[in-house]
Amino acid sequence: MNTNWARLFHTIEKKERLIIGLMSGTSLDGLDIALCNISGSGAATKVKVKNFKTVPYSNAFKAEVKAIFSRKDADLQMVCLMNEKIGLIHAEMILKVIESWGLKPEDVDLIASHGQTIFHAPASLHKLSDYPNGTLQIGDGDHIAVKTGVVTICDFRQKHIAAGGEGAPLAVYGDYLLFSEKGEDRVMLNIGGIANFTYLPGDNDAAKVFSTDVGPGNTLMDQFVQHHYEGLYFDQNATIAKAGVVSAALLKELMQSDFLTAQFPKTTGPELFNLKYLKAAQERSKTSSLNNEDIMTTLCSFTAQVIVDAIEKCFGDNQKPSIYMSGGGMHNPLLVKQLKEGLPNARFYTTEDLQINPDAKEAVLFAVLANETLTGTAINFGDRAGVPSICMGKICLPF
Ligand SMILES: Nc1ncnc2c1ncn2[C@@H]1O[C@H](COP(=O)(O)OP(=O)(O)OP(=O)(O)O)[C@@H](O)[C@H]1O
Ligand SMILES: CC(=O)N[C@H]1[C@@H]2OC[C@@H](O2)[C@@H](O)[C@@H]1O[C@H](C)C(=O)O
Repeated sequence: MNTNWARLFHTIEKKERLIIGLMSGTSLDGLDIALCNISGSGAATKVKVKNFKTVPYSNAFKAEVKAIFSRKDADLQMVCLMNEKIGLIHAEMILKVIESWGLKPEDVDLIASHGQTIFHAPASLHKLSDYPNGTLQIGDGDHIAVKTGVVTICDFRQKHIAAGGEGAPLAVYGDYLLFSEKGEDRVMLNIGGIANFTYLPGDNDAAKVFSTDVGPGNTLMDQFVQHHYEGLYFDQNATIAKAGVVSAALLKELMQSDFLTAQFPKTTGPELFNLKYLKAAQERSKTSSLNNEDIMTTLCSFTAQVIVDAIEKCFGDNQKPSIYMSGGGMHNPLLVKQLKEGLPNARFYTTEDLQINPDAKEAVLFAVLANETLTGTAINFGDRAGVPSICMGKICLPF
């Protein structure tokens, strides 16, 4: 037998697997690396996060990724080369981090790599009638497997599209397994570049759960700061946004998007929510001369309003959902204040309250998905296009 397979069978039979989950999201801030001990599969999955680190991208590397990120005019040669380069750089980051944790690559059973999304094009966004939903994550898994010597599972999103989904959000596949709780209506709210949530009703009915993007998380605020404040990457602790006032006229126009009124589940990205989107809303609302602080305050309110509206759609007036936050946006005090004011019936927590570091949550998700690739059977979510019942991921072997 090919020794790769012998190793894989051994991994499958182990009681506990040491899996590295990787996520590098739309904020392009760095690579999240979560070292997870995972036992069981399906509803019996148990995860312990043993270690976590975000390895920041250098400014030069950020610029290289940005040059091909969510741009229709990206240079095809650079897309090709960055596919290899991102794989190699991620592998180097993993090797350094596991060494700093006192581990050798052979101690690790699997790497689960999300890759870098460089374009997300659900049909609702590209509107080309002869084309399916599309999404592209690069940072080739074979490069990671060969350089680290660890079996790598990658490219999770294509199966989702092949089976009728939009390729995102995949959070439901991990959230349902790890966080469903009978008797508690839960919302797992991740505020990354794009905000999304998983709805986990207290009756634990798999046929009702879903996850959906809701609109911008930090992406519009981040893009605005990066464009207008040299040297700043984001509005730390909302210092800029706290100094302004909301423009009701701009906020009203920002809320005018077909995406925001479309049914759940749905997905989006910076391909829609970008500075062009803001400029168009400013032109329509005649607020083009607004100062930067007021724009940032308004963008923060827009982000909060979109999340509040989406969560309200899932619950009646008498329900008191528990919202478990994760992602960088939960560190933005103004955004969180506005969410709490907008959803007075809800109880707010973070995934820390469920023993998962909120900054690590998405990387952990991919470790769980890789565990399912090897040991799971597809969860039955019923016959729903947006939540296909599948296991995902492609297996890359080190030799
Ligand atoms: N202290 C803070 N104050 C304000 N905003 C913060 C703070 N810390 C993090 N953020 C926001 O969180 C962002 C990073 O979020 P995160 O790492 O969850 O994004 P991501 O994983 O790239 O996103 P996605 O989930 O869309 O893939 C930063 O760019 C910033 O906007
Ligand atoms: C195409 C893509 O990379 N989408 C990401 C992005 O970041 C947040 C949101 O947009 C979500 O849809 C998704 O990631 C998470 C991990 C998901 O699939 O659940």
